[in-house]
Amino acid sequence: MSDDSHVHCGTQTSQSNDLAELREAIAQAVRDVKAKTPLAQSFTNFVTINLVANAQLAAGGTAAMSFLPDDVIETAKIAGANYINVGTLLPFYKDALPTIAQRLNYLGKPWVLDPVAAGIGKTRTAILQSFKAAPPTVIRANASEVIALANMWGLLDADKKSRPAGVESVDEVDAAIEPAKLLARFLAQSAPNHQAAVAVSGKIDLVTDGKHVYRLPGGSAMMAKITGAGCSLGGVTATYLAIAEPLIAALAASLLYDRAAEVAEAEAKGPGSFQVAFLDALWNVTAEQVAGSEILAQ
Ligand SMILES: Nc1ncnc2c1ncn2[C@@H]1O[C@H](COP(=O)(O)OP(=O)(O)O)[C@@H](O)[C@H]1O
Ligand SMILES: Cc1ncsc1CCOP(=O)(O)O
Ligand SMILES: [Mg+2]
Repeated sequence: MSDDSHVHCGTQTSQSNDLAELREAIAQAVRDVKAKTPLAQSFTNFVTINLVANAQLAAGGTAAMSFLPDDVIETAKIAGANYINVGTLLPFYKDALPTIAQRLNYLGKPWVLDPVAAGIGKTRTAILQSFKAAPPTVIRANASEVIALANMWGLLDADKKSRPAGVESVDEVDAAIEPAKLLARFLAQSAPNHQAAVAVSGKIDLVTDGKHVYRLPGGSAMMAKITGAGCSLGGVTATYLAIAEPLIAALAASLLYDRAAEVAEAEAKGPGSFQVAFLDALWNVTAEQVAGSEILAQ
């Protein structure tokens, strides 16, 4: 397990105890997914849908992709958690997605949102705005998307300027700390047990439940050279959300991704072999490796 000496404020001992408990819960989540093979359902974009399902399977879960409201709602009744990703849009999504979000919340079903390309287009904006009234349990996004969503939901004092740049981030993860905390607190107001989390991905990932902020260094820059690294991280977060509370699910998925990306980078010759090696590493990285990762608490 890594050294927690970077935790250096007045309550060092209690923070170390908290981190030890966090690590145990993360390890348990990784083991539980492998033992229980939970189903997480996805309504996701058609660019990366196959990687999302394969990553969920490699992490130890099972996958089901659905798009029609009746299909999604019936599947949600047997799934442990759900995932909505707005990367590619079709005309019927504008009515279908608000309905699905409302029904998931009415049924008390936890779900993860990836607000891909937040800020681009009237249809995507209308869909993402509708989720303010029926919020997810976890948001998983890059920094630009987190800032755009917090702006869209009116959570920031002044309009924080972020230029939408398609599906890639143009902002550093640290620029999204406050928006991420505000979003997490907003989600917690209506979440089961008032527990929610926001995971911001990038060179250093950041996870918050609105109170605590955890920075997760490591991973590989090669992740930006395959499409669907972020989308599939959202899917795997839903896999963990099926068996763990939101903060633990977000941490476990982000840490598993960082460790698996490092293994894949060491083996790959380029993006093609990297994706294959990454799926193998999702399968092979152990609960102890995930839970023993460097976690910078603040
Ligand atoms: N420069 C980088 N160094 C290390 N890991 C990275 C880097 N860029 C992205 N990642 C990783 O790639 C995954 C997807 O993150 P990101 O590229 O930010 O999402 P998105 O594809 O939604 O923009 C995360 O696991 C993140 O840690
Ligand atoms: C390229 C692209 N276009 C619409 S959705 C999508 C996939 C984005 O995947 P990720 O955000 O995981 O890189
Ligand atoms: Mg993305």
